Amino acid sequence: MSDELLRQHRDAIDALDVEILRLINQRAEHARHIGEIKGGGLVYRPEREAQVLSRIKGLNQGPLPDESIAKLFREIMSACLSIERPLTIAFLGPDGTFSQSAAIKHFGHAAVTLACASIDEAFRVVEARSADYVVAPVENSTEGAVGRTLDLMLATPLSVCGEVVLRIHHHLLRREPSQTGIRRVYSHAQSLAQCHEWLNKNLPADVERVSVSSNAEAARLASLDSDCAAIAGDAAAERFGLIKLADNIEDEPNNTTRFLVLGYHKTTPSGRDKTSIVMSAQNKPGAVHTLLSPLAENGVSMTKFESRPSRTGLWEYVFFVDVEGHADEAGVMRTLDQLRDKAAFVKVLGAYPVAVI
Ligand SMILES: O=C(O)C(=O)C[C@]1(C(=O)O)C=C[C@@H](O)C=C1
Repeated sequence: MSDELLRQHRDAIDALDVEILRLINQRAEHARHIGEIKGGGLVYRPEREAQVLSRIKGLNQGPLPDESIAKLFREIMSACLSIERPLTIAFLGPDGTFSQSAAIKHFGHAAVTLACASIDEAFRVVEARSADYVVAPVENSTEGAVGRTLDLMLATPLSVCGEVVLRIHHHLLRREPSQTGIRRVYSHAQSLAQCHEWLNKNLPADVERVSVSSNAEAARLASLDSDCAAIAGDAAAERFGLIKLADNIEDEPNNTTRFLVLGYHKTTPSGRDKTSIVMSAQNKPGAVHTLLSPLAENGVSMTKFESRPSRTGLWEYVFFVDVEGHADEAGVMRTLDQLRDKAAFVKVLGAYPVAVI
């Protein structure tokens, strides 16, 4: 390419950047006015954000892929929201965990993330109104349900107002640029399990596998000792300045974790929603069938069914069910009314937009 052609394209980009800058600030002005109308209360509107992102993806004609465009608009909305009022999002810390990556994926980089020592503490700070929302892992495609989050959802006054689906990539990380001489590998127990086959094939059998409270903690420990390595993600590698010796070492190629967003907030329908419910059956034959029959009768599709010991009686269970549709829509509303008649206990955990990015 000639210098002249290069210069022409760069001039065109400079001119477009001026226009983009003007338009983004014009958009932010509207958000500021919307913030004034809302009066500083509930500024975050998940249903509106889902609609904005879906619409933009639908309008996109490339060459940038829909995912890249959605990420850019995610950040624009995040910045616009922060001039209405910056949000604080609690997550299972320390900095660099997948929970923090999920919080940033959902709320963008303008949100303030607050690292908590446990999932319990992350719920507690939001319940005490010291943070606006909590982002908590609820299920992993390889390892199944995150029991602690399910247990906390049973009792919390918070409602689910969003979901985040995060592709989980694990890497072997170390201070030194080589795999030789590793004595110990740190990671969260779930991540060690998700990389079990890779570890068997690629590291000597006498390398000790040590489970710690989070992947970011594993990366921190590996950053202190050159004989040790960690299994963790990109954010932790960056946070603790570690070298990636092997990337994407998870055994399951589609390893994905689903997170829920909870706050003192009920959302209105976005047009493409889910409702999460927890219920318990009366302890008699056919009880689960009785619980599920209202779904079939009303043509409501179930996207998840998870049972968990109720902790109140031996061999009694609660059932976590996700259905398509919003709790304020007729079909789901009728289903919930029928369930309230049939189940020993029903709690609507929240209705929220299906993840868009
Ligand atoms: O529409 C609103 O209620 C806004 O505050 C604007 C906006 C946006 O930037 O589009 C920002 C934050 C909300 O969560 C949703 C949308």
